[in-house]
Amino acid sequence: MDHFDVVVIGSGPAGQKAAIAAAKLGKRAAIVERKHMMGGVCINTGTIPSKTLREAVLYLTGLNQRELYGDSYRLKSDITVTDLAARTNHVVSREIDVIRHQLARNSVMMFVGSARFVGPNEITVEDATGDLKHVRGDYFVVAVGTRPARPPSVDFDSETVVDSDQILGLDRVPSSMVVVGAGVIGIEYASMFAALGSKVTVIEKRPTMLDFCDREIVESLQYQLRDRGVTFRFGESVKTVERHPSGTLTILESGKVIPADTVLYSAGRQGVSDELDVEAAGLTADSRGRLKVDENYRTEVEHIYAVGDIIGFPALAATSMEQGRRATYHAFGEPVGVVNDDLQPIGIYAIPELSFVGRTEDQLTAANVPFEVGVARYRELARGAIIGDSYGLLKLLVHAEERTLLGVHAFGSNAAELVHIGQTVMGLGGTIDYLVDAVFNYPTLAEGYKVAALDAVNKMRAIERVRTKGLTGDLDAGESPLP
Ligand SMILES: NC(=O)c1ccc[n+]([C@@H]2O[C@H](COP(=O)([O-])OP(=O)(O)OC[C@H]3O[C@@H](n4cnc5c(N)ncnc54)[C@H](O)[C@@H]3O)[C@@H](O)[C@H]2O)c1
Repeated sequence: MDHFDVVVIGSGPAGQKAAIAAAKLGKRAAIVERKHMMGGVCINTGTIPSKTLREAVLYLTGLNQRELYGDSYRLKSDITVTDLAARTNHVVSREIDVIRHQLARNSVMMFVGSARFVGPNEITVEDATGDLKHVRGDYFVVAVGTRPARPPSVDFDSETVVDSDQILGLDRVPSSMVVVGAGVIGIEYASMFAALGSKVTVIEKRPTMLDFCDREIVESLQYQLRDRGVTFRFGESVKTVERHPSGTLTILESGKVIPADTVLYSAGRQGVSDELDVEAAGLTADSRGRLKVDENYRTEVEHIYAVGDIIGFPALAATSMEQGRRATYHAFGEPVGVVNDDLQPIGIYAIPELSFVGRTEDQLTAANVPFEVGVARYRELARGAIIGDSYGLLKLLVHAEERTLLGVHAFGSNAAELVHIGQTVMGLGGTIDYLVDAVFNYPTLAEGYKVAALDAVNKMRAIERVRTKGLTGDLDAGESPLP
């Protein structure tokens, strides 16, 4: 029987990094993955295809160029799924090759099949022919991820009523689409299909969406999506989804019925621990199939770690990769730095995209932290005018006394790249004064950092002036108390 220092189950971002980190530490590492799922959900049905699809949508529809060259600016007037799939498939297969090579180069042993625990130190791997291999390990890293939740009240058929795995297999651009759930997945696809011309209705049972993001930015996103014909129905819960020969009917708890060509059901995901027989290893999953871990990603069984979406929030590829590395380092006694949750960036690839790092205004207010807000609007930046992005913004939240950066919130072109400048300043404990004094390339969106920093500093200065001289007090000639 094969025996390894560490056996990693799942080859998504978390599993890959766990296995490669172990190999780099000179350990014998194995990774188990199902046939056709090398790279996990991220590469096959999640992040990579959906972000590639987004780029294809932006390019083929000419959406970003329409503001500059008029509405007729489209690469294709009739975009087909074949146009979109060609690019997506190319990128997915390239990324799978990259992972294969990385694992092979690092001598990580690859087992293809479905893993199941048969004891705390042993799994079986069943391949497509039903053949069983027994594999033992000193340590295990469970990185099996999640699958879309599929309630029995929803009549999935992979063609007209689909989940987020199946949506990439659609054979047409639907004329109308109901998106159930305004989570990250729902909003990303709602914005893509709206850009392609589908009439999209988003149904969300909560009164608002993306509650963990900046409120002003979420409102701007909703405004942009409404402008593209998206209808939002907040505070409405979906009861059932039915299929009919001419399309679908989404029936709400309120009794309302919404017809549409296609339904995307994206109302959460479920951990796939059930397929792994975790109980045989002494593990217990919660009602959503997730595993509980400590701060070192160790489960209740000392030599078994769990990383990635299977441990729940934030369920992001970027975080998962880091969790994988940390779990392995911990298992083999390698030192790792402290995780700073405040520096974890979030990127939501809606059209337009939004991204942030650090805390929101709501969180700072709730925690009684004194802060000031500095804003740069893309329309004030030369680069914003050049690229035709008039709605984007960069918002900095600054500690009103210590002048440190507490949060960076970006909306619009390149938002997900842009936040990393602020993330670095935050990570190094820099103050707003660094951004005021820094010189940025011109014309860039990065320059927004200086504009927003100056905005915050001017506001803080004005408050200080009012504090010392009063609103109508002894101001110098021509001096205004307000910025
Ligand atoms: N770019 C990214 O960062 C990215 C992209 C994709 C997915 N993800 C991650 O994947 C995970 C899953 O995302 P998701 O969007 O599927 O789930 P989610 O849990 O984030 O959102 C699901 C939404 O559906 C709503 N909902 C549930 N049942 C409903 C019903 N019956 N009727 C109406 N609304 C209902 C919920 O209130 C919730 O807002 C998340 O952790 C997310 O962060 C991240």
